[in-house]
Amino acid sequence: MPTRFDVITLFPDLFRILLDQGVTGRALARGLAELHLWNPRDFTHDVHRTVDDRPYGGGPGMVMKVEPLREAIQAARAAAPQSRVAYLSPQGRVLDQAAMLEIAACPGWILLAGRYEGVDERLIESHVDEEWSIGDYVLSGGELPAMVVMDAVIRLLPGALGHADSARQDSHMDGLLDCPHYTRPERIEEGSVPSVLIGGDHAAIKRWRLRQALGRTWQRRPDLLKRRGLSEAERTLLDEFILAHRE
Ligand SMILES: CN1CCN(C(=O)c2nonc2N)CC1
Repeated sequence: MPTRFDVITLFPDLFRILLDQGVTGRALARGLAELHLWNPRDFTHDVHRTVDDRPYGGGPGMVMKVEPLREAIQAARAAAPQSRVAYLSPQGRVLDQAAMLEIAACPGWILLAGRYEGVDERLIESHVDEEWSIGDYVLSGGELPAMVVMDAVIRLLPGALGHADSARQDSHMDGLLDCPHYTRPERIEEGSVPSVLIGGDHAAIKRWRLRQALGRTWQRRPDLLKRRGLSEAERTLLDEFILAHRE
């Protein structure tokens, strides 16, 4: 059963980037996921196809009107009755990898990509199930956040990646940052590849990669390590990393 994404957006052409290439392009072409686009302007009934208006109470910018969004959401819900509605905004739950796993477990999502100053609060209160943020900064619209969510989720779908292990070894999988990566040539002016990776001892390589992941997480994101906790074996590997990197 493909994971279905219905995106409500004034700029559907922006989503070509997901369709044309890469992991998302292949997954969509193979039917692992589906993407349907709904433009609120197609749900207007006035000659100017009005989707926004001035904010009550004054202030800068424009606010997206309820009616076109309501009708677009209703059309998407009719086409995707199992999907929940999520609005991308800085006021939402900040998403991490664990959240992406939760999102990937659902059959489908109707993603509302807002523009301008945002959408009329009555639309959110009446028609939106969840509100998500991709981080504490302000963007020009919800399209890039919607694409970020779709990219992160699609690569988690079974069969989406060339090598099933890739997803599990991605950064932030298993709650750790990724280990360093190297490729040919072995020796260049910038340095040489760590010898353990050349040796072919797969158990040693696995230990080295986990030790590096633990050490880099300890160095760069101690908050992640605190949240995750460590097994006895992982504690030993981290101690080895700290000993080898002490000043
Ligand atoms: C109305 N529009 C304002 C800008 N915006 C965001 O900054 C955003 N969305 O999701 N995470 C974010 N950060 C999307 C919605």
